[in-house]
Amino acid sequence: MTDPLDEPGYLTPAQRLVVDAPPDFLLTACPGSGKTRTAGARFVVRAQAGDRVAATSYTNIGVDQIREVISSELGRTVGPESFIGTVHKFLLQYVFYPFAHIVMGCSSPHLVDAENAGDDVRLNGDNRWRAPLGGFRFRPDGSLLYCGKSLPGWSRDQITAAGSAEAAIMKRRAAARGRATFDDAMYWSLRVLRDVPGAAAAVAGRFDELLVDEAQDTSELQLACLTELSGTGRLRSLVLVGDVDQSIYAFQGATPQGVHRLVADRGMRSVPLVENHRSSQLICDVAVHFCSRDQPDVAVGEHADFTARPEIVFYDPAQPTTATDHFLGRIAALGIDPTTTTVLARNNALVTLLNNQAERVECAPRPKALGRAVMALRHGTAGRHDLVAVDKIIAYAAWGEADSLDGLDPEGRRQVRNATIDLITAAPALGLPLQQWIRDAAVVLRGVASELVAVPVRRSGDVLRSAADQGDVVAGDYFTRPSPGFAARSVHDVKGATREAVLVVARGRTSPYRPPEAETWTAHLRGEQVPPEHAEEQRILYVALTRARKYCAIALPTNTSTAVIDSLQRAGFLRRRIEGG
Ligand SMILES: Nc1ncnc2c1ncn2[C@@H]1O[C@H](COP(=O)(O)OP(=O)(O)OP(=O)(O)O)[C@@H](O)[C@H]1O
Repeated sequence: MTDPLDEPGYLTPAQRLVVDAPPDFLLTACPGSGKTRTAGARFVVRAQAGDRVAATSYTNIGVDQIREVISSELGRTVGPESFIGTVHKFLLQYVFYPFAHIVMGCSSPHLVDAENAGDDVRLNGDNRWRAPLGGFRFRPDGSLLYCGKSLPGWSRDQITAAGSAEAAIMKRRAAARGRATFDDAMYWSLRVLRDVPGAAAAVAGRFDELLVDEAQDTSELQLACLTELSGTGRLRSLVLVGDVDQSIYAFQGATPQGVHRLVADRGMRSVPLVENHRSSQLICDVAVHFCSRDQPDVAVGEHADFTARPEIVFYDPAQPTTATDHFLGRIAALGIDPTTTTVLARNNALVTLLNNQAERVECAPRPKALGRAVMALRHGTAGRHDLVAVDKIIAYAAWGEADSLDGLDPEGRRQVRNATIDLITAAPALGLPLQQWIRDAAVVLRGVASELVAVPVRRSGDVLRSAADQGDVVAGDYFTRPSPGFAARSVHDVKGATREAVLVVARGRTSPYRPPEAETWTAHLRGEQVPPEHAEEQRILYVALTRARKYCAIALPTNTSTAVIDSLQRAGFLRRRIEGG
């Protein structure tokens, strides 16, 4: 069988140049430019040349995609001298677990959920006002910033000022007992790299190349860690891959400027990829109005000449699901299979409404993942993703972290997978009320986790947590997946993904203080100043539109202002008149 890397069509000349480029560069890549394919190919070529390569990405989805290129497209395995995983996992594995005890002052560090970080923090020492400890995040200089859920009458800056001193004491106490949240672990890793002699050089020298995909999303603390590794002079090659226009994680401390600083400090070259293999030219032509580039990307893929114009459709704000109905009609007319499309919304409340789940109760992610896997198995539709989700629940229960799976040998993994099958097959009947189902499932979980380890680290009731208001809902009804084509999702969920068609549903006005989403998205088109927090909203729209190969549309509430509609039309969207719209 020929190696895909030798086939002329697999990589374009521009992509091949990136694969073979000398060390140390920033790859700036437009949406659909094949940066994941290029990164995967570079990994393979460097590894084949004998280099030890660490390929990281900000999200698990990003990591899965690089793995997919390496193993499915290029048919390679990843040897133990190399690494593929999130930046977070990289820092945990090579910095936090081996060294953090030194800076935390504990015997062995472990991770805790942000919700279980510790007691609430009193604001200004006043017992009546409390903020969750997990909501305070370390900055690289050791100060704290409140990023948690809002409190009535308090801005986040006020909570930071009123709670940071006490939160700092509590976090240091927790550290002395070995406890750190996911986010704190990045701070303690940074402290290791800065303060533990030789640690940064040892980690930097462990690999010949460190490749960071989705670099624009790397958090402030992670970027500071990369800067420390770079500063040792032992990191032979750093390759940052990203697109600042797709930076949508500012709320987790990501700063596109931070990437540019690192690039400048290290004197890295910038290499661009500007051909879009995903979308039609018509989609590229509208998308350019929502990014910082002034020229549209050049569509070169299979659907470059697809003739469906991006459109505006309208929906009744009292019934957002009408947006989905219009979309269904359009894609049927275009001959697009609905299961290859997606409906996106910025806001989770709107996602819920679009999925017709408004009346439904809340359910924590782990019991939901288990329930869906049980449901899928009973319908014969369970996929790898369902089983992996349950593997992670079991690993979390047994060893305290879902990530422990990665440290297991093949036999250990086989045992976990057997436990997964046991848990799914022995799960309670789906006709039970949801709350009862979760409680009974927790009992089964305790049994299977104790088969793996004598004393599971987590209480099964904490792993699978039920809630008081779940009693009225039948578990089976709750876990039924909405039909795959029309499960609305948040834009963050589909980052890096490709769909045949995309509908982005804009939320109308929900408060006197917050403009309707479409107004924010189009402010710059109407010549208005865009504050930084709104710039991120525009990037979110940009990410959403650029997921589409053939057709994209924006659904606006019928009461959207003419100025907004006109600005979208000027950007190239076709206004579609629909019955009743
Ligand atoms: N040289 C190529 N020839 C044909 N198809 C390609 C080529 N490179 C990439 N593609 C295809 O284009 C699509 C987008 O590629 P990929 O997911 O790697 O892009 P990306 O740059 O990571 O996108 P984004 O930044 O928008 O997430 C994929 O379907 C991929 O298989």
